[in-house]
Amino acid sequence: MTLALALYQPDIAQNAGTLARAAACLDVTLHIIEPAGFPVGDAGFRRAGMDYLDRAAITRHDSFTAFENWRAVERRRLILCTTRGAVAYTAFAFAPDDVLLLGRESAGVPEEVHAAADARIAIPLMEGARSLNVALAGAMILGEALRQTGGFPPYHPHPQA
Ligand SMILES: C[S@@+](CC[C@H](N)C(=O)[O-])C[C@H]1O[C@@H](n2cnc3c(N)ncnc32)[C@H](O)[C@@H]1O
Repeated sequence: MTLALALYQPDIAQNAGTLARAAACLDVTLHIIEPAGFPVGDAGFRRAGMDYLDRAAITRHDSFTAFENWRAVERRRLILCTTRGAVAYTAFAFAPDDVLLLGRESAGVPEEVHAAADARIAIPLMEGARSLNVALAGAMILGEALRQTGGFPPYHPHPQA
């Protein structure tokens, strides 16, 4: 089982497509919690995800309840990435099967989702800065989680590098 990224009701197709591409490249699964602000097959999603979408393991959940039902069966921790996190992501000990949940671009996640999380982690920002782009935040936190858990794919140097 690998790490997973989950997007709570994403608003912007290009951000979700960017994260789908990262998921495919880094061998993690991607979970989209509906309703999303764009349809399945959105052109912006496909442009950002490119042909990597064909290799991405993407699951759409009809609702947060459906997502939580899936997670209960899988018995995996829910790690909420939020500007209101209680701990810096670099100080958090990730497990190899954690689910890293990212909030909506417009509104983060509601209180019930905060309450359901096993941990809430933040990327520390300068005072006065509100938040990072969701795809960038996801990339930073996923990178640290993969580093800690030894989850990066094996490195194959390019023959001409
Ligand atoms: C544009 S932000 C959402 C801003 C929203 N107004 C809020 O209050 O949460 C979209 C998502 O990116 C992630 N994110 C952005 N900056 C972050 C940070 N500094 N630490 C952790 N997650 C962050 C979170 O998952 C957040 O829900």
